Order: sequence, then C-alpha cells, then structure tokens
Amino acid sequence: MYDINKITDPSFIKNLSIQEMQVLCDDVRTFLIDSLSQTGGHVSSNLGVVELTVAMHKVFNTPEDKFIWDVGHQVYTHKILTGRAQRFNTLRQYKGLSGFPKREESPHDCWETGHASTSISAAVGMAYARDLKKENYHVVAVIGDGSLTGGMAYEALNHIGHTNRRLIVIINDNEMSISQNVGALHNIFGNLRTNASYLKTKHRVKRLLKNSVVLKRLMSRAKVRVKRFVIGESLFDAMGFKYLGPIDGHNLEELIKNLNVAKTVDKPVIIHVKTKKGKGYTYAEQDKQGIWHGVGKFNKETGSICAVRDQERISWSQHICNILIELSKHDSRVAVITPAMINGSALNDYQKLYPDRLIDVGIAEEHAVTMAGGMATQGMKPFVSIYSTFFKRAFDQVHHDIARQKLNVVFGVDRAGIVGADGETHQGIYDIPMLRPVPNLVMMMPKDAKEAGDLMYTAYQIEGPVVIRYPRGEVLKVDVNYESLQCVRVGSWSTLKAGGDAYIISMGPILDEFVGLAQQLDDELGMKVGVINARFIKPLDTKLLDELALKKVPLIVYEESAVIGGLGTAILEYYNQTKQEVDVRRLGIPDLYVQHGSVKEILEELHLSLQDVKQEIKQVINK
Ligand SMILES: Cc1ncc(C[n+]2csc(CCOP(=O)(O)OP(=O)(O)O)c2C)c(N)n1
Ligand SMILES: CC(=O)[C@@H](O)[C@H](O)COP(=O)(O)O
Ligand SMILES: [Mg+2]
Repeated sequence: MYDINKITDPSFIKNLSIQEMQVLCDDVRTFLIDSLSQTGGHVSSNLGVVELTVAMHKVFNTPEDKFIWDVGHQVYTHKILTGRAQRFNTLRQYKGLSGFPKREESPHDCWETGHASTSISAAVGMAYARDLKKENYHVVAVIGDGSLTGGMAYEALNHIGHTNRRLIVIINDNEMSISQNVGALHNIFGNLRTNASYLKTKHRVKRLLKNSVVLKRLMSRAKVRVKRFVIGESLFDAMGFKYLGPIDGHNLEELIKNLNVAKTVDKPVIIHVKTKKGKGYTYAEQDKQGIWHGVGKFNKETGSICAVRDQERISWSQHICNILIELSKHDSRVAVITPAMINGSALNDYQKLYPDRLIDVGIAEEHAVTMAGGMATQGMKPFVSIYSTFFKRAFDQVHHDIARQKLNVVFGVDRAGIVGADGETHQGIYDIPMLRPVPNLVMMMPKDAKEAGDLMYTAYQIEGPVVIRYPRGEVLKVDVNYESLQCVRVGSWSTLKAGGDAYIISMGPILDEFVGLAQQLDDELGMKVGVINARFIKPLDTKLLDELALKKVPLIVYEESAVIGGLGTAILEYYNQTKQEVDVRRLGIPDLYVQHGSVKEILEELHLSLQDVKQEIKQVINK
C-alpha cells in the first residue's frame, strides 16, 4: 500500500518491481475514486490511463523529458506522481488545483492544454527546439483516439513524417471520445487492433528467420504482400513513423517494454495503446454515453451523481434541444451538427428522434462550420451546436465560408460566459468580440426560456447566418410549443424596467437579477434605474439608443464577456459614429485570462457581482 498523499516526485517508481507498480496503480485508482467523488472531475479518462502514466514515469525522466497531454483532462495520475495529491481536495475549485496541466503548478507540466488535438504540434515544436539546441531529451505526446479526430493532429503528423524528428506519440485508444468515437480514420485503429495476432506472428517469424539469409529474402517479398493483404498499408507506416502496437494499456510489463523500445528509435514513433475508459470503476466502465467523462460529486458506492437540480429548471442546452426538436417537426430543413459534444450539449433526445439529422463530426469545429455551409447551399438550414470556447477554432470558416456567402446557418453557442471548473481554456467570453465584426451576421442572446424559443424561431426566418448564445447553467422550464413561438423584430431590444436616473443594459439570464437590483435602488434610495434587454448584440437597437441619448443619463453596460470588443464597445462605437455624447460605463471581463472557480467567485474577483454593479450605479448617479 502506498500513501498517495506522501508522493513528492516520480523518481521512486524507478526502483519498483512490476508487482509493486501494480499495487501503486491500484492505490492511485482508489485515491482517484475517493477524491473525485468529493470534488467531481474527469473521472473516466483518468481511470483509463493510470498504468500508462505510471509506466511513462518509470521509463522517462520528467521534467528533463517532456510529456504533452492532449486535452489534458487525463492528467490526474501525472499530477499525483509529481507531488500534487495533497491538493486534490481543491481540484477545479477557486484558487485550487487546475483540472488541466499547468506550468506554474509544476516543472513536470511542460505544456498547457484544455482544447483537443494540439499535443502533436507542440511536441514537434519541442523536438525541433531540442535538435536545434543540440540537446538530448525525449518528447512524448499522449493523444486520445477522440482527439485524433481533430484536423490539427493530422497536420502535425504529416509534418513530422516529413521532418523525421525523433519523438514519441502515444495513441490512447479507448474507442471513445466523450461518448462513442466517430470517423472513418477511427477504423484504421480497428484494422490495427484486429491484426494484433498478425503482428505477433510477424515477430515470431522474424525471430526464426534471423539466421537464414536466403529464406529471409524470399519471406520478405511474401511478407510485404501478406502485410498489404492483411492490414493494408497502415497510415502511420506510410507517414514515416515506426508503429508499435497495439499494446494492452493496462499491462505494465508490455507498456514498459514498448516505451523502452521507443526510446531507442531514431525517428518518430507511434505507440498504439489500448485502454478501457473508466477502468476499475464499473459505472464508468459501462458508460457509453459519456456521463462519467466529466461529473460533479458522486456517491462512489451507488454511482449516483449528486446533481442538485431544481425540478422546475433544466439546462440551457436541454432547452435548446427541446426547441430544436419542435422546430424540426415543422421544418425539414433543420439538421443539427455537433463537434463531439452530444452529451455536453444535451442532444441525446434529438439523436433518438432524428438519428439521421443529428450529425456528430468528431472534434472538428472547423469542418462542422464549413460543412454546415455546404448543407445550406443545398437548401438546408443547419444548426451548429458549438461551445463558445471551441468556436474560436472556426473563426475563418465563419467569415470565409458562411457569412461572406450569406448562408443560412444557425450557430448555437453553448457555454457562453464564465463556465466554472474548467477555467481558463474553456471560458465562453470571446465569441462576442470574435463575431461582432463579421458582416451579414445576426447575433442574439435570450434572457429566458420563452425568449429562447422566440429567438430560435426568428433565427429560422432570417436570411443569412445567425448566432444564438446561451450559458452553461439552468433555466426555468417552459413547454415548447411551435404554435406559440413568435417572431422578434431583428435588432429590437426590450425595456424591462423604465428609469430616469440611469439604465443598465445587458443580455441573458442575469437581466432578471438586474430588474430586482434596480427595484432595490428605487426603494432604498429613491433612484429610478431602468433595465434594458439587449437581446440582439448585432444589430444594435439604434432607435432605442438614440432615445436613451436624449435622456442624458448614464448607461451601465454589463456583460459576462470580454469587455474589449463587446456590447459596451459596440454602443460606444455607435455613439461615436453618430456624434452623440453619452456617459457609457462598460462592465465586463478585463484583459486577462480567467481562472477556474464557481461563477459567483469569479464574478466577485473581477468586481462584476451584483454588489459591484450596485456600487457603480450609486457612484455614477451621485457624481
Ligand atoms: C477543440 C475541442 N473540442 C472539444 C473538446 C471537448 N472534449 C474534451 S475531451 C473530448 C474527448 C476526447 O477524447 P479522447 O481524446 O479520446 O480522450 P478520452 O476522453 O477518450 O480519454 C472532447 C470532445 C475539447 N476539449 N477541445
Ligand atoms: C475537457 C473538456 O473539454 C470537456 O470535457 C469539458 O470539460 C466539458 O465541459 P462541460 O462540463 O461544460 O460539458
Ligand atoms: Mg478516447
């Protein structure tokens, strides 16, 4: 038994026997299940790579050797072995241990991730730097089969084959992305997997032939043909890699043997490792939907996930899915595209009802967007469901392929705003500045479930691309009924509360709280504070802005989004263009990356809490 909390660095593994390492793996698993049941986190991916991580630390020496974890959501064992177990009770919490690799946390973390498919490019960069500086360490990228559906990974593989740099790419193949993996290239693994016995035979024959030159020559010709016949030319061989595998990723002996071989090869190596996502925890092992991919606290005995959910509320993603189902019943042009986020974006019900109209393209945001454009040219009106943070990947596609051609694509931008535990890499705070300058594009955000239905309905009446953004949290449920959906005039805002001394302009679900706050200010201080729902971020309601300018009162524009280039900036730009002098105060996320923590903690840290807004209004009015 190991005291996991006492591990300070991975060097002790060097002296362990296979049996001792197996005990260590079991202890790490027990620690992970205990700890994650209290904090939540990426359970299944981490349970799947315990042996792999221990074996990597046995064979290599970090921080001299470099480990690059794709996505980085499977890095918990690495964190434990590098002395961070004691901080696991703070995992993904405010000021606590990050859920991803973080360079400032440890010298053993040499590269930060959160988004998929970047690891191989970073590894090539490090390998180049090493060779140019005439240094001699190993660079090891670990990438999952899901992350290998991302185009960037192929760009890097293609480049490595050309440069022939010495580096190791470990493919962690568990046949799962968040939920079941997709894609034709994924079948290459299928080929390689089913031909494991062929590879074993090949090695045996090789040993037998070692001493017979003539036989060797004859067999070599036959072997090439047999190989082609049996497995086809593997993509990896063709790309200039030495391929090792498939290897049982839970067998320490096999892992260590192959990692040691890889170390000696003077060209790029792919090690294909087969693992079981959720290994060692039955509930997670059996999960095909991706429920155990990332979870909150759970009861480790019963496997029940402790989601505190008010019966009256549903997630925004689920509500959008319900609307899509209703729209799809009445409009056969609607189809839904998701880049590997069926579960996160709550599209399971849609998939059940419309299996042909729900298209999972894998982790391929750029492809998702351009493909939607292709569909739109043929009369469809696809809905691309995409997390705000991952949408950043498809900026050029939105311009070049969609907006320029004024194509009818609706983008559902999920997780808009502060996302909480995932932190820096996942905050949904850049979609507004990214998309505001895109011509021909309409952008909106509903304040509640009813308005979401109306705006979605409106999106399907508009010609050209439309973006509808919604946050990670929950919304008060309303039934979605096609007949009751109403069209909203494009660019029209609504006044939720009239005011005389100041106005709050904002968007999304926080507006209800602002109405309460404004009422409080009226009651406490006799101020008259108005609240405006800027449900269209583009185009602006210029008629209402002109009316507000005439009132000569301060406008407080609040957005849970980057302040640079945001709604407040758009309003300032408008007043500047029209030469109207208005006191516009912008409250939004400043020019920095926002860490993990609850939404409340983050907003307080950034001085964006309701209390802060109240203070600002008081100050502005008393000025
Ligand atoms: C660009 C991007 N798109 C989507 C995601 C969301 N995401 C995180 S992990 C994951 C699945 C990764 O699958 P794989 O690499 O096979 O790792 P596994 O979870 O199976 O261990 C997805 C889709 C992401 N992190 N980055
Ligand atoms: C690592 C990753 O990108 C996803 O697993 C992400 O953590 C999901 O976030 P949600 O929990 O908001 O779906
Ligand atoms: Mg996988």
